[in-house]
Amino acid sequence: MANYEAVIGLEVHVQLRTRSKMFTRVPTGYGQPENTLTDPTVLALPGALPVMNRAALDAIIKAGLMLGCEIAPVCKWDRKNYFYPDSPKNYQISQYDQPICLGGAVEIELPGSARNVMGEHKHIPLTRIHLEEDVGKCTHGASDSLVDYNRAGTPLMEIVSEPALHSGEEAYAYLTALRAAMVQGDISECDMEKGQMRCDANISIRPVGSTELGTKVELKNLNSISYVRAGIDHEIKRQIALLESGGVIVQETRDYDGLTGASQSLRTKEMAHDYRYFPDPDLMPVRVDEAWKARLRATCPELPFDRQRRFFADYALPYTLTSVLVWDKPLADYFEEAVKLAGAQRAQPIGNWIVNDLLRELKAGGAGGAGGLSLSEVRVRPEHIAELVELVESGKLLSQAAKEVFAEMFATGESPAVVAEKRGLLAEPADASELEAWCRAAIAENEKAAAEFRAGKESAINGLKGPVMKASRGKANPKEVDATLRRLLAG
Ligand SMILES: Nc1ncnc2c1ncn2[C@@H]1O[C@H](COP(=O)(O)OP(=O)(O)OP(=O)(O)O)[C@@H](O)[C@H]1O
Ligand SMILES: [Mg+2]
Ligand SMILES: [Mg+2]
Repeated sequence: MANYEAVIGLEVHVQLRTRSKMFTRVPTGYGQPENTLTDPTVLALPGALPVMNRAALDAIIKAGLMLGCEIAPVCKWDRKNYFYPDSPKNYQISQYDQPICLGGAVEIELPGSARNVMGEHKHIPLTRIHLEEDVGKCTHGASDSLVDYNRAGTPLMEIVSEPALHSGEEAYAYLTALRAAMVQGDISECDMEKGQMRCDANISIRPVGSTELGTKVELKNLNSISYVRAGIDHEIKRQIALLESGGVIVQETRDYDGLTGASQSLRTKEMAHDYRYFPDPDLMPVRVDEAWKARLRATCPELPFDRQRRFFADYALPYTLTSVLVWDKPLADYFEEAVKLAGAQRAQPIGNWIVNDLLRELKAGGAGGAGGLSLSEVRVRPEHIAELVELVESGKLLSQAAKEVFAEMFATGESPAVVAEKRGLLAEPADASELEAWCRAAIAENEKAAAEFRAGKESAINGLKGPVMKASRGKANPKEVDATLRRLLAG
C-alpha cells in the first residue's frame, strides 16, 4: 500500500463590514425582510450603473497589508458570466487576472502535545485576494423557488491559498488564524452562521515524495470551521480508499454534509462553468498609490501571533495565558492597560486574574448568573485589576481575601481598596515587636523546621509561617512574616 500525502488549497469568501453595498448606496444587512435592501443597481434594472465603494477597497487593502500581500498598483474589474437566479445581472462583478492583492501568507499554529504547550507554527502562502460582489440567496421549495436579493451586491473578498495545507487540522488552524485577523482588523465579523465567512476546500492526494499535484475535488457548503476539518479528513479517506480499490479520482465538486458526515457529487468537470470572463466596461481600473497604502497601514492592528511573541518577550507571560489573551483583542487590550498601570513585573498575576477570574465571571454572567457578559459590560476596569494585584503583592491582601474582594468588585464595580476596607479584609499592619515575638515563638516551637531551613531546605520556612499566621489570627502581612523569619533565622 502506497503512502499518501494530502494537498489542500482553500478559497475563503469574507463579507466586508461596510455600511453600503459594493457598487451602490443601498445598506448591507442580515435578517431584514426579503428584498428590502435593493435598488435598480442591485436588481440590475436597465440603465443602472455601478459606482465603487471606497470603504470596501479600503477594507481589502487593509486585509492584504495585514496578511503581507503585495498590493497591485493597478487592478481591474471583470464580469464572471453565468446564468442563475441568484444574480439578476447574469454575471457577477469580480476580478479575474488582475486582482488587488497578490501573495502574502497566513501564519498558523498546530495543536501542541498538550493544551498548555505551544504547537508548531507554519506560514501558509496565499495566491491572491480579490474583491467581488456577493450574490442573492435562493430557497428551493417542493414546487417553487424563492430568491432574496438582500445579500446581492455585498462586498465580498475571496482569499485563495496555495495548495500548501496537508490535513483537516491545518485547515482548521488556517481558518482560525485568518478569522481572528479579519475580526481584529475590523474587516469582517466573520460569523459563519450568517454566511459572513464561507470556505471551499480543494483536496487532492499524491504518493509521499511526489511533487506533482493529484486531481482535486472541491468541497462546498462547509459552514463551520469544524465541518471544514471533518469534511477534509473525510474526503482524504475517501480518495485513498478509492485509489486503493483501483478506482480513479475524477475532478468534481462535492457537497459535504456536516451533520451526517457524508458527501455527494454536485457536478463533474465536464459540467464545469465557462465563465467567459471579460473586463467590465462600466468600471474603471483602480490605481492604489503609496499614500493610500500608508493611510491603511497605519490602521492595521498587530496580528495575534505577533502580539503573543511580544507578550513572551516583554512580560515573560506563559503560553497558557497568552494563548487565551491574544485571540480576543479587547481582552488583550484590557490586559495591557492594567499592565501599563501596575508595571510589567506584575504582568503575570494580572494575566491570571483576567484569564482565570474575570473570564470565569464573564462566562457565568456575573452574580445574577444570567450567563455570557461581554467585556464592555463589565464594571471591573483595568485599573481595578492593577490595584488588586498591588494590594496582594504588597501583602495588604491575602489571597483568600483577594478572591472575596474580586467577587464583590465584579458585582459592584467598587475599587478593591474600598471593598477590602469596607469588609475588613485588609491585613493589619503588624506591630513590629509583636510580629517579632510571634516569629521567635514559632522558631522556638519548631526546632526541626528551623534547623532544616538553616541547612538549606528553602521550603522548610513554610512550616514556620503557619504558626505565625495563626498567632496573628490571619491578619499578619505575609511579606513581613517572611522577612522577619528570615532575619531571625539568619541571626
Ligand atoms: N491539485 C490540487 N490539489 C489541491 N488543491 C488545489 C489543487 N489545484 C489547485 N488547488 C487549490 O484550489 C484553489 C483554486 O482556487 P481558484 O479560485 O484559483 O480556482 P477555481 O476553484 O477553479 O475557481 P472558482 O473560484 O470558480 O471556484 C486554490 O486554493 C488552489 O490552491
Ligand atoms: Mg475561486
Ligand atoms: Mg473553486
